[in-house]
Amino acid sequence: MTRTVRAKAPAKVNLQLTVGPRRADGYHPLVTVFQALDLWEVVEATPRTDGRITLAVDVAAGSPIDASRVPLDETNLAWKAADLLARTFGIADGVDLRIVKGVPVAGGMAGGSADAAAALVACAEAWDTGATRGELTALAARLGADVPFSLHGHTAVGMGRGDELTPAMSHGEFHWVLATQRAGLSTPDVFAEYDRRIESGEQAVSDLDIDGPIMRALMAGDAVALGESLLNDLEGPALALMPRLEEVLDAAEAAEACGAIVSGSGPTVAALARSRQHALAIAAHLKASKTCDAVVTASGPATGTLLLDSQ
Ligand SMILES: C[C@](O)(CO)[C@H](O)COP(=O)(O)OP(=O)(O)OC[C@H]1O[C@@H](n2ccc(N)nc2=O)[C@H](O)[C@@H]1O
Ligand SMILES: Nc1ncnc2c1ncn2[C@@H]1O[C@H](COP(=O)(O)OP(=O)(O)OP(=O)(O)O)[C@@H](O)[C@H]1O
Repeated sequence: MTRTVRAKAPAKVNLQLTVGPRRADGYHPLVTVFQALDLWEVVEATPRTDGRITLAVDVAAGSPIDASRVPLDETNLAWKAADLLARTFGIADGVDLRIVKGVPVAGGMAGGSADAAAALVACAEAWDTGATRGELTALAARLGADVPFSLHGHTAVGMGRGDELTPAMSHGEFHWVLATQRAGLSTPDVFAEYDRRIESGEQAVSDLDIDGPIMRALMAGDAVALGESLLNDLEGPALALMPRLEEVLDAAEAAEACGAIVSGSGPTVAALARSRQHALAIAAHLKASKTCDAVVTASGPATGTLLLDSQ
């Protein structure tokens, strides 16, 4: 009997994103601190016997996410993940994949990477590959720089392309407000703008060090100190490509957020609150500011990719 296996994977925010100069392979060396948030992508995998992969995409009920920009072909990261897993483990079966999106598309929150991670876990189980966590992590790194963290979750330092992870200590729960834009920003475009700014001297190259104040604020569970320490070398490039984001950051400051930052390559702005209550107040202020298209609250650190029920 065919069974459907489901897995869910979290969104992320980068608390620190320090970028070094472009390497010969086009990638940039990073030091980043990831925190997983409790916004989830769910992937369902139902095996088929003809070797084909099919894909459908839905949006979580009540979510403002626009799924129309998600590709439905072999360029989708969930598709790539299923295909890579099948080739690695010599699986001749195919799979019907269904993604239920809960993370904004092209928002700098690793929604596509979460789909890849959830597809790896769901297909590994549905096809009964016996793949270990280590084997899935190695495949994740081949799919994209953010995919290993989508599997891992919690709080972690990422080095290399961002895919060499070390778990980080963190205490308590942090409350976030995420201000999203209907238009996305392309990650390669934001890195290319970073390169242009470095070449022109508009932006200096940072030292690739783990930020002490961020690590201390995480260990203390101190949202005020963490908010003051948030760092993102891609924020200047993202603001240059989407100047409206400056107004979102100003609105978050006016709402007395502990701190606010462009998430990863943007354009989502993540504002840190002192409490759940404070997050709701900031969310109301950001909505009223009309500087963004949607506002959601989330908390972290959340777990990594989890297998859900099978039917
Ligand atoms: C901005 C971040 O989200 C921060 O976590 C990541 O660095 C991006 O991770 P990602 O979207 O999984 O990235 P990939 O799919 O591997 O790469 C997309 C593109 O981003 C750029 N890229 C990505 C990671 C990295 N360390 N250096 C880069 O220059 C490259 O142009 C690459 O072609
Ligand atoms: N499963 C997927 N979900 C969303 N986008 C996908 C997916 N697979 C491929 N894409 C393509 O990748 C682009 C970036 O999507 P995604 O939502 O992962 O961006 P992101 O959150 O900014 O990523 P990151 O933070 O990892 O840089 C989309 O515009 C889309 O064309």
